[in-house]
Amino acid sequence: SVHPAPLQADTTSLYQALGNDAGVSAIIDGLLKRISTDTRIVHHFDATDIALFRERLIEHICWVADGDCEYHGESMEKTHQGLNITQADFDALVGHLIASMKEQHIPLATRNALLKRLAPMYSDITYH
Ligand code: HEM
Repeated sequence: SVHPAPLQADTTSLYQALGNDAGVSAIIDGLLKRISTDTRIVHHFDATDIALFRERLIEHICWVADGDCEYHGESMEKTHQGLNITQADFDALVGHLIASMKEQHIPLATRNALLKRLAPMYSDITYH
């Protein structure tokens, strides 16, 4: 029989469920590794300082997941403005994020909790 894994206990933040600093850093490293070999989207990052981008992404996910950190970057709207990011680009990146979370053994409920918080950023990130 199927016993669904319990959802997070109320006392556990999403950030903790993602594995805190070490877990989130590993997820972002897996994401960056996948972006770097994806010819559909890697050109968007030609002019990007990847080390700084990595730090900002880690801070941003920490902040989004109620971790105890400050995000020092720009808004999603401002930072992606003029980059001509399409819906397909967005879906490709999110696919890599999911794959990276799976590689880190993040359970489905936790993966979906993070995706649910990122999904509303879609309209600020893509161009229309
Ligand atoms: C859920 C989706 C996404 C999130 C949460 C996200 C988050 C971020 C963050 C936090 C930064 C750093 C901002 C700063 O340094 O001030 C950033 C920068 C950037 N993002 Fe995204 N992003 C997303 C989707 C995408 C997609 C789909 C692309 C293109 C395929 C993209 C391309 C970029 C680029 C090129 C930069 C760096 C701009 C620069 O060089 O300064 N992002 N993003």
